[in-house]
Amino acid sequence: MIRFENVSKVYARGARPALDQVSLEIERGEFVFLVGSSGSGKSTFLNLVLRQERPTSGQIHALGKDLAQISRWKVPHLRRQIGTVFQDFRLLSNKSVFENVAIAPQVIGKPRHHILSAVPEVLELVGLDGKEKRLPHELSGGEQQRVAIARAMVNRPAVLLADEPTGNLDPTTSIGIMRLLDRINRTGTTIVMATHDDEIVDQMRKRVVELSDGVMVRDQSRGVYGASR
Ligand SMILES: Nc1ncnc2c1ncn2[C@@H]1O[C@H](COP(=O)(O)OP(=O)(O)OP(=O)(O)O)[C@@H](O)[C@H]1O
Repeated sequence: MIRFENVSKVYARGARPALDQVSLEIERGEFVFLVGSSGSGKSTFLNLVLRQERPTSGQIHALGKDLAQISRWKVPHLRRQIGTVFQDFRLLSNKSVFENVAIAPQVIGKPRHHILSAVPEVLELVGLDGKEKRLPHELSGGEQQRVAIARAMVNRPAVLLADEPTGNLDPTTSIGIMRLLDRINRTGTTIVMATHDDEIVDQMRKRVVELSDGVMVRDQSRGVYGASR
């Protein structure tokens, strides 16, 4: 599903690599935590998968494609198959829950009848049925993140990339979000989640990939946040 072969990323000439010779393979249906201290390269990894950044050296395959071979005009097609969720939700503040989610199928030209069935279906999946008309500020943080997850999932992507999705949420709300992500993963969606949240990583016991100064220092199945525990 995602394969990195000796991938390095150097942003500025002379700077130390943000990613340094990283090789790993993520299979379809896996749930992978990317951990490591601030600046260790987690976001860089996710941005490379989205082709928001390009590697300085090495090869990246995602969804069966060599990302170096994808022409610029085909990048939106790649990104359509990858849902994204961020720490800061990134909702449109003047649009309702329904509209925030409907944007994703609208921009790829899905017909109205499809949107009218797909949006309520995904809102039910994330536990927000009945809240379609609310504006983001009328929702709790956890509910706002559920809207963002619904928007990421409404086009049924094969992969969901989540960058610190619980970073702005309290522990109890975070557990609810993780239950939802786990449920989404069990329906077959591959999930890669960058996080600093040690409690969540320790509870979920999924594959853990640890970066340190851009180097992959650990790849552990059913892992914990800190290797020494
Ligand atoms: N667009 C950029 N231009 C220059 N340097 C960058 C850029 N993006 C990231 N970096 C640098 O690359 C390194 C890795 O950053 P990255 O954002 O991938 O780390 P991270 O593990 O996601 O950190 P955090 O947990 O704080 O989000 C850092 O040294 C950072 O300063």
